[in-house]
Amino acid sequence: MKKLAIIGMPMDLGQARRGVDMGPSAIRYAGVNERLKRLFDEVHDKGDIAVGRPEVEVDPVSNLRNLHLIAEKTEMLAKEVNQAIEEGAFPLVFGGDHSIAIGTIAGVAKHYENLGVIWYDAHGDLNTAETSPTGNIHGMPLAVSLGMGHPLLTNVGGYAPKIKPENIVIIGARSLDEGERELIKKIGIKVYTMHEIDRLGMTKVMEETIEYLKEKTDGVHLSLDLDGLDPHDAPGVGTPVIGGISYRESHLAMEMLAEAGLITSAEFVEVNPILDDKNKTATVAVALMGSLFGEKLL
Ligand SMILES: NC(=[NH2+])NCCC[C@H](N)C(=O)O
Ligand SMILES: [Mn+2]
Ligand SMILES: [Mn+2]
Repeated sequence: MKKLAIIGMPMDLGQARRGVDMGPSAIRYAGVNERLKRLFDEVHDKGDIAVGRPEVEVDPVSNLRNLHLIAEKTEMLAKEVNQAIEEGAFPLVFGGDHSIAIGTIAGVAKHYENLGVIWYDAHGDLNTAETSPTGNIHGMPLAVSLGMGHPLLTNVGGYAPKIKPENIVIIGARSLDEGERELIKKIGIKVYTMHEIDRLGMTKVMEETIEYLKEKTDGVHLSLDLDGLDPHDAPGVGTPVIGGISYRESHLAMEMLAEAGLITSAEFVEVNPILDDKNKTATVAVALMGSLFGEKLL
């Protein structure tokens, strides 16, 4: 019995460009339910977490934009994700900016001894208030999940840390801040930058990633930031970086993950329909979900 639970997280508080809260609507408009219904016995669309339209705040003390709101709303998401897993469903979350991963991972990680994470992204999202050039929490969720950052964020779900550095693979990196680079070296996170993707090809990158995670994890979460793709293929994102992963390479990556049967939860984030070109980015996201869940042409 293959069950899927879809959860929308319409939150744009992790950065300053409004509109990414409409990501879940854009992804549903692109036909995600119809498409995934063919690949599961049951699809439950649980609707959206009630984020509302809160007034944004910049905490003058902590250098963190919307700290309290994000802690509160990601806690709600964590509960919903946890419940989906308890019901025996695969949790699939639609963002929202990448700060939502704080909640998704909080809901997932307590079900695993060694949760693996594939962070498919142009960025490392490994900042803390001390290293962040922007104060935007969407640049911090991977650090937060490692137990680094403000306690209001690291303690979402009531425990920390959620994951270990050796169980993470970042794919598609091409924009890292100084503090992120230092942290990657210090704690030893495996990173495939665009250099390695160009040099080895996506096939080898995914073979190595799967081999690396298969050994030591008992579940793997895919956190896919649409800005991991090249802005030509995914223009509707708030922090685009040229020179990214292509649509084709991304399909291949998702197909190889489907074949490996490795992924146990997923989120697709940073789709901003306001910045998009006729819902192209949401449409790409849905196509990639098709491949991730085993869609084949023949
Ligand atoms: N999820 C993202 N799109 N993150 C972009 C982060 C950009 C930059 N590193 C920052 O900390 O602000
Ligand atoms: Mn990114
Ligand atoms: Mn990101």
